[in-house]
Amino acid sequence: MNLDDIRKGIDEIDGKLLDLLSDRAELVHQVGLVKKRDGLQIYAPEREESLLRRLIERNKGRLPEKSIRAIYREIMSAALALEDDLKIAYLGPEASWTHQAAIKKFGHSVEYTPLHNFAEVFDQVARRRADYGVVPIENSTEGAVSHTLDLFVDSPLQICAQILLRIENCLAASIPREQIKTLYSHPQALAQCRGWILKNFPEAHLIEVSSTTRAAQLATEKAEEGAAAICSPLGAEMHGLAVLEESIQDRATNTTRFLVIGEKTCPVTGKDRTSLLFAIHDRPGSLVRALQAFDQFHINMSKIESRPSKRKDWEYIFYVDLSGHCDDPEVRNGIEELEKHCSMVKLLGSYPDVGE
Ligand SMILES: O=C(O)C(=O)C[C@]1(C(=O)O)C=C[C@@H](O)C=C1
Repeated sequence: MNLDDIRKGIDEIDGKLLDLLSDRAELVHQVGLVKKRDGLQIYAPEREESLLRRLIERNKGRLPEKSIRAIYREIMSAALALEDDLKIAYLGPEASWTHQAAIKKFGHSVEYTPLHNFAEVFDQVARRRADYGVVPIENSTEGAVSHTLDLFVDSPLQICAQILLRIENCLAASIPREQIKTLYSHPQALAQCRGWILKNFPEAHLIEVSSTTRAAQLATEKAEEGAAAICSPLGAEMHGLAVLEESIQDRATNTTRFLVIGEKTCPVTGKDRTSLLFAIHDRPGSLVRALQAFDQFHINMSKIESRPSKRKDWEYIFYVDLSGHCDDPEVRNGIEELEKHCSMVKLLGSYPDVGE
Protein backbone atom coordinates (compact mmCIF):
# COMPACT_ATOMS: atom_id res chain seq x y z
CA MET A 1 0.00 0.00 0.00
CA ASN A 2 1.27 3.50 -0.78
CA LEU A 3 1.04 6.51 1.60
CA ASP A 4 -2.14 7.90 -0.03
CA ASP A 5 -3.94 4.58 0.35
CA ILE A 6 -2.89 4.23 3.99
CA ARG A 7 -4.06 7.81 4.71
CA LYS A 8 -7.42 7.10 3.03
CA GLY A 9 -7.81 4.23 5.47
CA ILE A 10 -6.99 6.54 8.40
CA ASP A 11 -9.50 9.18 7.16
CA GLU A 12 -12.21 6.54 6.98
CA ILE A 13 -11.50 5.34 10.53
CA ASP A 14 -11.39 8.94 11.84
CA GLY A 15 -14.83 9.54 10.32
CA LYS A 16 -16.19 6.46 12.08
CA LEU A 17 -14.46 7.43 15.35
CA LEU A 18 -16.02 10.89 15.27
CA ASP A 19 -19.49 9.42 14.61
CA LEU A 20 -18.98 7.03 17.54
CA LEU A 21 -17.74 9.87 19.79
CA SER A 22 -20.85 11.87 18.89
CA ASP A 23 -23.04 8.88 19.81
CA ARG A 24 -21.11 8.62 23.09
CA ALA A 25 -21.66 12.35 23.73
CA GLU A 26 -25.40 11.80 23.27
CA LEU A 27 -25.38 9.12 26.02
CA VAL A 28 -23.16 11.28 28.24
CA HIS A 29 -25.69 14.11 27.91
CA GLN A 30 -28.37 11.72 29.18
CA VAL A 31 -26.13 10.62 32.08
CA GLY A 32 -25.78 14.32 32.98
CA LEU A 33 -29.56 14.80 33.04
CA VAL A 34 -30.07 11.73 35.26
CA LYS A 35 -27.31 12.87 37.65
CA LYS A 36 -28.77 16.37 37.96
CA ARG A 37 -32.27 14.97 38.49
CA ASP A 38 -31.03 12.61 41.23
CA GLY A 39 -28.56 15.08 42.81
CA LEU A 40 -25.54 12.87 42.01
CA GLN A 41 -21.93 14.00 41.60
CA ILE A 42 -20.95 14.73 37.98
CA TYR A 43 -17.36 13.54 38.41
CA ALA A 44 -17.38 9.79 39.06
CA PRO A 45 -13.76 8.66 39.74
CA GLU A 46 -14.85 5.09 40.52
CA ARG A 47 -16.59 4.81 37.12
CA GLU A 48 -13.59 6.36 35.33
CA GLU A 49 -11.23 3.90 37.00
CA SER A 50 -13.35 0.82 36.26
CA LEU A 51 -13.87 1.93 32.66
CA LEU A 52 -10.11 2.43 32.20
CA ARG A 53 -9.22 -0.88 33.88
CA ARG A 54 -11.71 -2.71 31.61
CA LEU A 55 -10.36 -1.06 28.44
CA ILE A 56 -6.73 -1.73 29.36
CA GLU A 57 -7.54 -5.39 29.95
CA ARG A 58 -9.40 -5.64 26.67
CA ASN A 59 -6.69 -3.88 24.66
CA LYS A 60 -4.93 -6.26 22.25
CA GLY A 61 -3.69 -3.65 19.78
CA ARG A 62 -0.48 -1.66 19.52
CA LEU A 63 -1.46 1.20 21.82
CA PRO A 64 0.34 1.14 25.21
CA GLU A 65 -1.63 1.59 28.46
CA LYS A 66 -0.28 5.14 28.81
CA SER A 67 -1.80 6.17 25.48
CA ILE A 68 -5.16 4.53 26.22
CA ARG A 69 -5.30 6.45 29.52
CA ALA A 70 -4.37 9.75 27.83
CA ILE A 71 -6.93 9.34 25.03
CA TYR A 72 -9.71 8.41 27.44
CA ARG A 73 -8.72 11.18 29.84
CA GLU A 74 -9.62 13.66 27.12
CA ILE A 75 -12.77 11.81 26.04
CA MET A 76 -14.01 11.85 29.65
CA SER A 77 -12.90 15.47 30.09
CA ALA A 78 -15.14 16.40 27.14
CA ALA A 79 -17.92 14.37 28.82
CA LEU A 80 -17.50 16.24 32.12
CA ALA A 81 -17.70 19.58 30.30
CA LEU A 82 -20.82 18.41 28.44
CA GLU A 83 -22.60 17.26 31.59
CA ASP A 84 -21.88 20.46 33.53
CA ASP A 85 -19.55 23.49 33.44
CA LEU A 86 -17.18 21.75 35.79
CA LYS A 87 -14.86 24.17 37.62
CA ILE A 88 -11.61 22.95 39.16
CA ALA A 89 -9.78 25.16 41.65
CA TYR A 90 -6.06 24.54 42.10
CA LEU A 91 -3.06 25.99 43.83
CA GLY A 92 -1.80 28.31 41.10
CA PRO A 93 -0.40 29.99 39.22
CA GLU A 94 -0.85 28.53 35.76
CA ALA A 95 1.73 25.95 34.66
CA SER A 96 2.51 25.07 38.31
CA TRP A 97 2.93 21.37 39.10
CA THR A 98 -0.51 21.40 40.73
CA HIS A 99 -2.01 22.76 37.49
CA GLN A 100 -0.33 19.94 35.57
CA ALA A 101 -1.63 17.39 38.08
CA ALA A 102 -5.16 18.80 37.73
CA ILE A 103 -4.97 18.49 33.93
CA LYS A 104 -3.71 14.92 34.29
CA LYS A 105 -6.90 14.08 36.21
CA PHE A 106 -9.54 16.27 34.53
CA GLY A 107 -8.16 16.85 30.99
CA HIS A 108 -8.33 19.97 28.85
CA SER A 109 -12.09 20.48 28.36
CA VAL A 110 -13.04 21.62 31.89
CA GLU A 111 -12.57 25.08 33.41
CA TYR A 112 -9.63 25.75 35.75
CA THR A 113 -9.27 28.49 38.39
CA PRO A 114 -5.78 29.18 39.78
CA LEU A 115 -5.84 30.35 43.42
CA HIS A 116 -3.20 31.94 45.64
CA ASN A 117 -3.00 29.54 48.55
CA PHE A 118 -4.16 26.22 49.96
CA ALA A 119 -6.83 27.77 52.21
CA GLU A 120 -8.43 29.53 49.25
CA VAL A 121 -8.73 26.22 47.36
CA PHE A 122 -10.49 24.58 50.32
CA ASP A 123 -12.68 27.65 50.82
CA GLN A 124 -13.81 28.00 47.18
CA VAL A 125 -14.82 24.33 46.99
CA ALA A 126 -16.60 24.46 50.37
CA ARG A 127 -18.56 27.52 49.19
CA ARG A 128 -19.37 25.73 45.92
CA ARG A 129 -17.65 28.37 43.83
CA ALA A 130 -15.61 25.48 42.40
CA ASP A 131 -16.76 21.86 42.04
CA TYR A 132 -13.44 20.27 43.00
CA GLY A 133 -10.05 21.37 44.27
CA VAL A 134 -6.56 19.97 43.62
CA VAL A 135 -3.84 20.32 46.30
CA PRO A 136 -0.46 18.62 46.87
CA ILE A 137 -0.27 16.33 49.92
CA GLU A 138 3.24 14.83 49.83
CA ASN A 139 6.42 14.52 47.82
CA SER A 140 8.47 11.32 47.69
CA THR A 141 11.70 13.25 48.44
CA GLU A 142 10.57 16.06 50.72
CA GLY A 143 7.65 14.45 52.56
CA ALA A 144 4.35 15.92 53.71
CA VAL A 145 2.82 19.23 52.66
CA SER A 146 1.80 20.34 56.13
CA HIS A 147 -0.55 23.17 55.02
CA THR A 148 -2.80 20.65 53.30
CA LEU A 149 -2.81 18.29 56.30
CA ASP A 150 -3.74 21.14 58.65
CA LEU A 151 -6.61 22.38 56.48
CA PHE A 152 -8.38 19.02 56.64
CA VAL A 153 -8.87 19.35 60.42
CA ASP A 154 -11.69 21.91 60.16
CA SER A 155 -12.83 21.35 56.58
CA PRO A 156 -16.12 19.64 55.68
CA LEU A 157 -14.59 18.50 52.37
CA GLN A 158 -13.76 14.92 51.45
CA ILE A 159 -11.02 13.36 49.34
CA CYS A 160 -12.40 11.75 46.17
CA ALA A 161 -9.27 10.98 44.12
CA GLN A 162 -5.49 11.06 44.12
CA ILE A 163 -3.04 12.01 41.37
CA LEU A 164 0.60 10.90 41.21
CA LEU A 165 2.83 13.11 39.12
CA ARG A 166 6.53 12.65 38.34
CA ILE A 167 8.24 15.98 39.11
CA GLU A 168 11.14 16.85 36.85
CA ASN A 169 12.57 20.25 37.68
CA CYS A 170 14.84 22.01 35.19
CA LEU A 171 17.32 24.88 35.27
CA ALA A 172 15.86 27.64 33.08
CA ALA A 173 17.23 31.04 32.14
CA SER A 174 17.50 33.54 29.32
CA ILE A 175 21.22 34.09 30.04
CA PRO A 176 24.19 31.72 29.61
CA ARG A 177 24.94 29.38 32.51
CA GLU A 178 28.20 31.22 33.44
CA GLN A 179 26.28 34.45 34.14
CA ILE A 180 23.90 32.89 36.70
CA LYS A 181 24.25 34.43 40.17
CA THR A 182 20.78 33.90 41.66
CA LEU A 183 18.46 30.89 41.61
CA TYR A 184 14.73 31.48 42.17
CA SER A 185 12.37 28.65 43.05
CA HIS A 186 9.70 27.31 45.38
CA PRO A 187 11.18 25.97 48.68
CA GLN A 188 10.06 22.39 47.85
CA ALA A 189 11.81 22.48 44.46
CA LEU A 190 14.98 23.97 46.01
CA ALA A 191 14.95 21.16 48.59
CA GLN A 192 14.42 18.51 45.89
CA CYS A 193 17.49 19.83 44.00
CA ARG A 194 19.71 20.56 47.04
CA GLY A 195 22.57 18.22 46.03
CA TRP A 196 22.58 19.41 42.42
CA ILE A 197 22.69 23.09 43.51
CA LEU A 198 25.59 22.48 45.89
CA LYS A 199 27.53 20.72 43.14
CA ASN A 200 26.74 23.10 40.29
CA PHE A 201 26.06 26.50 41.88
CA PRO A 202 27.65 26.43 45.35
CA GLU A 203 28.02 30.23 45.37
CA ALA A 204 24.58 31.12 44.00
CA HIS A 205 22.17 33.24 46.00
CA LEU A 206 19.01 31.12 46.55
CA ILE A 207 15.70 32.96 46.72
CA GLU A 208 12.46 31.22 47.75
CA VAL A 209 9.30 32.36 45.95
CA SER A 210 5.64 31.33 46.03
CA SER A 211 5.74 28.99 43.02
CA THR A 212 8.05 27.65 40.32
CA THR A 213 6.05 29.61 37.72
CA ARG A 214 6.72 32.84 39.65
CA ALA A 215 10.40 31.83 39.69
CA ALA A 216 10.34 31.52 35.88
CA GLN A 217 8.75 34.97 35.62
CA LEU A 218 11.43 36.50 37.87
CA ALA A 219 14.19 34.79 35.88
CA THR A 220 12.88 36.66 32.82
CA GLU A 221 12.45 40.01 34.58
CA LYS A 222 15.78 39.94 36.40
CA ALA A 223 17.92 38.31 33.70
CA GLU A 224 20.34 41.25 33.67
CA GLU A 225 21.04 40.68 37.37
CA GLY A 226 22.02 37.07 36.68
CA ALA A 227 18.70 35.40 37.58
CA ALA A 228 17.71 31.83 36.68
CA ALA A 229 14.84 29.60 37.79
CA ILE A 230 14.39 26.04 38.93
CA CYS A 231 10.96 25.27 37.52
CA SER A 232 8.89 22.95 35.34
CA PRO A 233 9.69 22.79 31.61
CA LEU A 234 6.15 24.15 31.04
CA GLY A 235 6.84 27.16 33.30
CA ALA A 236 10.08 27.81 31.39
CA GLU A 237 8.26 27.69 28.08
CA MET A 238 5.48 29.96 29.33
CA HIS A 239 8.02 32.68 30.22
CA GLY A 240 10.23 32.24 27.16
CA LEU A 241 13.20 30.78 29.06
CA ALA A 242 15.68 28.28 27.64
CA VAL A 243 16.01 24.97 29.48
CA LEU A 244 19.74 24.83 30.34
CA GLU A 245 19.56 21.45 32.10
CA GLU A 246 16.71 18.98 32.41
CA SER A 247 15.72 16.77 35.32
CA ILE A 248 18.04 18.27 37.98
CA GLN A 249 16.30 16.89 41.10
CA ASP A 250 18.49 14.71 43.32
CA ARG A 251 16.32 11.60 42.96
CA ALA A 252 15.23 10.34 39.54
CA THR A 253 11.90 9.11 40.90
CA ASN A 254 10.76 12.35 42.45
CA THR A 255 6.97 12.09 42.62
CA THR A 256 4.31 14.30 44.18
CA ARG A 257 0.95 12.98 45.30
CA PHE A 258 -1.98 15.38 44.90
CA LEU A 259 -5.53 15.04 46.22
CA VAL A 260 -8.83 15.94 44.62
CA ILE A 261 -11.18 17.39 47.23
CA GLY A 262 -14.92 17.78 46.85
CA GLU A 263 -18.22 17.50 48.66
CA LYS A 264 -18.36 13.69 48.57
CA THR A 265 -15.92 10.84 48.71
CA CYS A 266 -15.72 8.02 46.13
CA PRO A 267 -17.52 4.62 46.16
CA VAL A 268 -15.62 1.29 46.32
CA THR A 269 -13.50 0.33 43.26
CA GLY A 270 -11.77 -2.78 44.65
CA LYS A 271 -8.34 -1.11 44.91
CA ASP A 272 -8.76 1.84 47.25
CA ARG A 273 -7.03 3.94 49.84
CA THR A 274 -8.56 5.63 52.88
CA SER A 275 -7.30 8.74 54.68
CA LEU A 276 -8.26 9.75 58.21
CA LEU A 277 -7.24 11.98 61.11
CA PHE A 278 -7.24 11.08 64.77
CA ALA A 279 -6.28 12.58 68.12
CA ILE A 280 -5.40 10.44 71.15
CA HIS A 281 -5.80 10.86 74.91
CA ASP A 282 -2.60 12.04 76.61
CA ARG A 283 -1.96 8.74 78.44
CA PRO A 284 0.79 6.11 78.30
CA GLY A 285 0.26 3.60 75.49
CA SER A 286 -2.55 5.53 73.74
CA LEU A 287 -0.85 5.68 70.36
CA VAL A 288 0.16 2.01 70.44
CA ARG A 289 -3.40 0.95 71.30
CA ALA A 290 -4.84 3.19 68.57
CA LEU A 291 -2.56 1.70 65.92
CA GLN A 292 -3.20 -1.86 67.13
CA ALA A 293 -6.77 -1.41 65.82
CA PHE A 294 -5.37 -1.60 62.26
CA ASP A 295 -3.20 -4.62 63.04
CA GLN A 296 -6.15 -6.40 64.65
CA PHE A 297 -8.16 -6.17 61.40
CA HIS A 298 -5.14 -6.77 59.08
CA ILE A 299 -5.29 -3.31 57.59
CA ASN A 300 -2.12 -2.05 55.96
CA MET A 301 -1.19 1.45 57.11
CA SER A 302 0.86 3.07 54.36
CA LYS A 303 1.47 6.46 55.94
CA ILE A 304 1.40 8.32 59.24
CA GLU A 305 2.16 11.99 59.94
CA SER A 306 1.76 13.95 63.12
CA ARG A 307 0.87 17.64 63.27
CA PRO A 308 0.45 20.01 66.23
CA SER A 309 -3.28 20.28 67.03
CA LYS A 310 -3.06 24.11 67.20
CA ARG A 311 -5.66 24.00 69.99
CA LYS A 312 -3.41 23.10 72.88
CA ASP A 313 0.40 23.11 73.11
CA TRP A 314 2.05 19.70 72.72
CA GLU A 315 -1.17 18.03 71.62
CA TYR A 316 -1.00 16.25 68.24
CA ILE A 317 -3.24 15.12 65.43
CA PHE A 318 -2.24 12.04 63.43
CA TYR A 319 -2.93 11.75 59.72
CA VAL A 320 -3.06 8.15 58.48
CA ASP A 321 -3.52 6.40 55.11
CA LEU A 322 -4.86 2.84 54.98
CA SER A 323 -5.20 0.28 52.19
CA GLY A 324 -8.86 -0.43 51.47
CA HIS A 325 -12.17 1.46 51.38
CA CYS A 326 -14.05 2.71 54.45
CA ASP A 327 -17.03 0.60 53.28
CA ASP A 328 -14.89 -2.60 53.29
CA PRO A 329 -15.93 -4.57 56.41
CA GLU A 330 -12.37 -4.90 57.85
CA VAL A 331 -11.63 -1.17 57.39
CA ARG A 332 -15.00 -0.27 58.92
CA ASN A 333 -14.29 -2.54 61.92
CA GLY A 334 -10.75 -1.17 62.24
CA ILE A 335 -12.04 2.42 62.38
CA GLU A 336 -14.69 1.44 64.96
CA GLU A 337 -11.95 -0.10 67.10
CA LEU A 338 -9.74 2.98 66.62
CA GLU A 339 -12.55 5.24 67.88
CA LYS A 340 -12.42 3.46 71.26
CA HIS A 341 -8.87 4.74 71.84
CA CYS A 342 -9.14 8.26 70.44
CA SER A 343 -10.56 11.61 71.50
CA MET A 344 -11.37 12.37 67.84
CA VAL A 345 -11.50 10.39 64.57
CA LYS A 346 -12.32 12.11 61.31
CA LEU A 347 -12.68 10.19 58.05
CA LEU A 348 -11.30 12.21 55.13
CA GLY A 349 -12.42 9.83 52.40
CA SER A 350 -11.70 6.71 50.36
CA TYR A 351 -10.55 6.89 46.75
CA PRO A 352 -9.02 4.74 43.96
CA ASP A 353 -5.41 3.82 44.76
CA VAL A 354 -4.07 4.71 41.31
CA GLY A 355 -0.37 4.95 40.42
CA GLU A 356 1.45 7.31 38.05
O1 LIG B 1 -20.69 7.40 33.76
C1 LIG B 1 -20.73 8.54 34.22
O2 LIG B 1 -21.08 8.75 35.39
C2 LIG B 1 -20.38 9.70 33.39
O3 LIG B 1 -20.58 10.83 33.80
C3 LIG B 1 -19.71 9.47 32.08
C4 LIG B 1 -18.19 9.56 32.20
C5 LIG B 1 -17.62 9.04 30.85
O4 LIG B 1 -17.29 9.85 29.98
O5 LIG B 1 -17.58 7.82 30.69
C6 LIG B 1 -17.79 10.98 32.39
C7 LIG B 1 -17.41 11.49 33.60
C8 LIG B 1 -17.40 10.69 34.82
O6 LIG B 1 -16.40 11.11 35.71
C9 LIG B 1 -17.36 9.26 34.55
C10 LIG B 1 -17.70 8.74 33.31
